[in-house]
Amino acid sequence: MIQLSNVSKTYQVGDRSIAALRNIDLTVNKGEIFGIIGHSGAGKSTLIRTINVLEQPTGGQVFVDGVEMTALNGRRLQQERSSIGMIFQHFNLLSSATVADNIAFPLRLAKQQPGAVERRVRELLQLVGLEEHGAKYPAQLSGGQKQRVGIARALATSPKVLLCDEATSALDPQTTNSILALLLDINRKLHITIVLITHEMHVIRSICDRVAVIDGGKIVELGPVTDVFLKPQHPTTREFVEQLSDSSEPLQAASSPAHERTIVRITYLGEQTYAPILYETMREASVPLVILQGTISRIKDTPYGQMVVEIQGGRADAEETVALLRSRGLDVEVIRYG
Ligand SMILES: Nc1ncnc2c1ncn2[C@@H]1O[C@H](COP(=O)(O)OP(=O)(O)OP(=O)(O)O)[C@@H](O)[C@H]1O
Repeated sequence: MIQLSNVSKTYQVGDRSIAALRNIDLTVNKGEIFGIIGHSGAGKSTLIRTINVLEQPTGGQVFVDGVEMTALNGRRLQQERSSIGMIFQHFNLLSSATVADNIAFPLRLAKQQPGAVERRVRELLQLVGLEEHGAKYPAQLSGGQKQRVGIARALATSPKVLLCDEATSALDPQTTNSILALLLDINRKLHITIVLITHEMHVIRSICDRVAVIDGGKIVELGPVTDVFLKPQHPTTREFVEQLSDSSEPLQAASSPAHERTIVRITYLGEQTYAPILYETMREASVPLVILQGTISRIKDTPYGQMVVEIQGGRADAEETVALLRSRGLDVEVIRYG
C-alpha cells in the first residue's frame, strides 16, 4: 500500500546540512497498523510527512497505492492527498468552528452537496462516539474528545490511509487507551491502513502489527511487533522495550549453593501462555525450578509471558532442563549457568 524507496531528507540551515532521513526503504501492507518509534529528533515526523509529501524528500520515491506521490505536484498532488487522512498531536482543529463544521470542512472543500455533508458528519460523529457534541466548539471539549474530532475529520473523505503524528502524546494514559481502541476499531471496521509515529512502546504494543525503529534518520530494526518486542536486537529497541518491562532485579533464591543456580529467561507466546509447562518440565527433569520474576501480558491480541527461572541442580541437570524447555517450543535464554 505504501512504499518508500531509498528516501532521504536533508535540511539546509544556513551553511549546515541536517540529514533527517537517510536511505529509508519501507513497505507498509494494506490494512495493517504500522508503527514507527524513535527518540526525539530521530526523524519520525519527517518520515511520516514524506508519505503525503507534506515534506518533499531530497532523494528517493514514495508510492501510495501504486501512485508515485513524489512525482506529483499542484492539483494532482492535492487530489491524491485527499486519500490520505492525517491526525496530529495538538489536534489542529479550527477553534472558531463547531465540531460538526470541523468535520464537514474537508467535505465542503471537496464541494459535496449540503445534504450529503450533513449525513456524513452524523455518521462520523457516531463512529467516534461524539453524537451529542456536534454543536460544541473545540474549547468545550476534553483532549480525548478533540482527538476524536480530529479522527472524524481525517476520515471524512474516506481515505485509504490514516497517518497519526504522535496522536496520543498530549493525552493522559486512560484517554490514550481509549483513542488507541478507537484507532483499532476503525482499522478493523473500515480496513484502513494506519501508520503512526510515537516515542511510547506502549502505543506500539497495544495496536500495531509491525514496527520500525528509527534512530539518527535510519531504520535500525523492523519486524512484527511480537518479534521486535520479545527479541529486540538494536540497543535503541532494547531501550524502548525496557520502558515496559519490570525494571526490578529478579529475586535470588538463597536456598541452593551459587554453583548450582542456573538462571534462564523463558519467553512464551500465544497458547503456550496457558500451558502448565513449568510443572511438566519439573516432573520430567526432576529438578526444582524457582520463579524469580514473571510477567504475563499482551502484544495487540497475542498473549505472551516472560519468566526468569532458577534451575536448582548441577550443570548437567541444568542443560537437560534447558533442552527440555526448548523442545517444548519455548524461547530460552541462559542468563548464567551455575
Ligand atoms: N524544518 C526543519 N528545518 C531544519 N531541521 C529540521 C526541520 N525539521 C526537522 N529538522 C531536524 O531533522 C531531524 C529530525 O527531526 P524530526 O522532527 O523528524 O524528528 P522526530 O523524531 O519527529 O522528533 P520529535 O519527536 O522531537 O518531534 C532533527 O535533527 C530536527 O532538528
